[in-house]
Amino acid sequence: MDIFGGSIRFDSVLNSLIVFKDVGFWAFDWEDDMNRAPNHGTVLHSMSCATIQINKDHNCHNLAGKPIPPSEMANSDHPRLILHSFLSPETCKELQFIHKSCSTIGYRQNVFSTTLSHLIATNSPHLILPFIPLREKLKEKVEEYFGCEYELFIEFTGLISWTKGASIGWHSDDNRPYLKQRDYAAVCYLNSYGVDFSGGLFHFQDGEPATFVPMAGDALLYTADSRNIHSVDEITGGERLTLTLWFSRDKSHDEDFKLISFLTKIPLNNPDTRSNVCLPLPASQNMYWFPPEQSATYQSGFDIRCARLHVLGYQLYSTNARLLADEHSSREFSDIILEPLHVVRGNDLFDYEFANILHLLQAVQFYHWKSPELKQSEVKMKPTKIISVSTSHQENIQLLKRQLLKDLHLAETIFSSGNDGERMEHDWVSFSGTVGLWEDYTSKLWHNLVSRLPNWIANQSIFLDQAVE
Ligand SMILES: O=C(O)CCC(=O)C(=O)O
Ligand SMILES: [Fe+2]
Repeated sequence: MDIFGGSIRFDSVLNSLIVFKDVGFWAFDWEDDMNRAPNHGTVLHSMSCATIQINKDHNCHNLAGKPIPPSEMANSDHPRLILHSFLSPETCKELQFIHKSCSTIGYRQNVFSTTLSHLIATNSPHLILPFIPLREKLKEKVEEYFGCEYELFIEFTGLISWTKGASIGWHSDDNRPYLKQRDYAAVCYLNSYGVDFSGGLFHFQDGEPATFVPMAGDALLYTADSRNIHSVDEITGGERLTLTLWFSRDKSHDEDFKLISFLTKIPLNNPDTRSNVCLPLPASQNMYWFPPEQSATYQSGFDIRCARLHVLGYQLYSTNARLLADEHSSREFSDIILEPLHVVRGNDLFDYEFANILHLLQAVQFYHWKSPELKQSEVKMKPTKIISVSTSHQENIQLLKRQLLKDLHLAETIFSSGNDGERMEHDWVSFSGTVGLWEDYTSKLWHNLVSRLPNWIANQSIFLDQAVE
């Protein structure tokens, strides 16, 4: 059936009417329509506020193609907006790489987070760069849609992941005295329901859509007040990852101000002399020990960095581990991983010394990100030596594993993906080349940061300046 020059079909699975058009998707007032058509890119959904069309440029228009006056949006009972495919698949993967190599224990049980201040504090300030254009674009969208141009400050930017058992009941995002400054929320989904995790559906208590199904690239914008009471179902498997921002009208809650003050403290001649790149420095051990309430003893639970390596099929080898006897506490083992380490897979020990656990984890996660599309011609060859794991190596590897993954089953439950592809294909030649590509990626971002920083400091604001490259 043809409508407005597009085609229309009723999707019984999604229980929604979908109109396919080249330019984007039409939206109508329609009952019960949490819906999507990820393969078509054109989805119909209803907004309680108005009948609108959202073009691929994500601007809001009515059916006559005229922009919708912001006042109309602001007057809705439940002001909210869904932007499908707001982030590209590549951006989702890059943010996933950052989170899986830098995250710490989060603010609630079974939740992990990567904040921009944490990236700066762990000697990875260059990793805030991929966030900058996204923060700008999201702030623009929120201001445009809710009609508050030039009024907002970004209060918080972070990557947040939820794993098995995590959930949140009905709430508004400003529902605590210390959260009253929050005016708007933007949640961008970096992976997909039914593919990367199960459970974790988002619900609004009132208005449409009643349920939102997280899909990689989609963004959900809503007011942080009681007009948008929402909840998230318990995650039943996998890791659900979002880029979450809150916006405030209150300048005293401007995140940029705090971040710039941290950034001014980092030495700009930073790159490590050995590899000539900025190497990450781990924060304190309790930020990486799961579950958090037992962090004082380290007698149960696991180190989240080692767990992330384990689920991808990697182990650690330390030349220092053999100095410690079995009965020593894991606390000392957590010190060992701040020192040089080797990566092991199966019976192969890769003869390259990583500076510490975060350096090693970043290299592995970078390989995980890049290897599917890696062309041999892009790989910068480094001499690779693989050592066959001996019995004494094996004791060393098992000792570290026992001490840092006390509860191996729990570690696997928390980090094993719903997606079986997690245990990826591996070859050492590509891996070795990717270590070189990781260095290139890191130093490019680092130089980019160094060239932008003076402008940020002068303006007390973090922004993209086209003139600086
Ligand atoms: O991740 C989501 O979909 C929303 C999470 C949420 O409601 C919150 O963090 O306040
Ligand atoms: Fe929320």
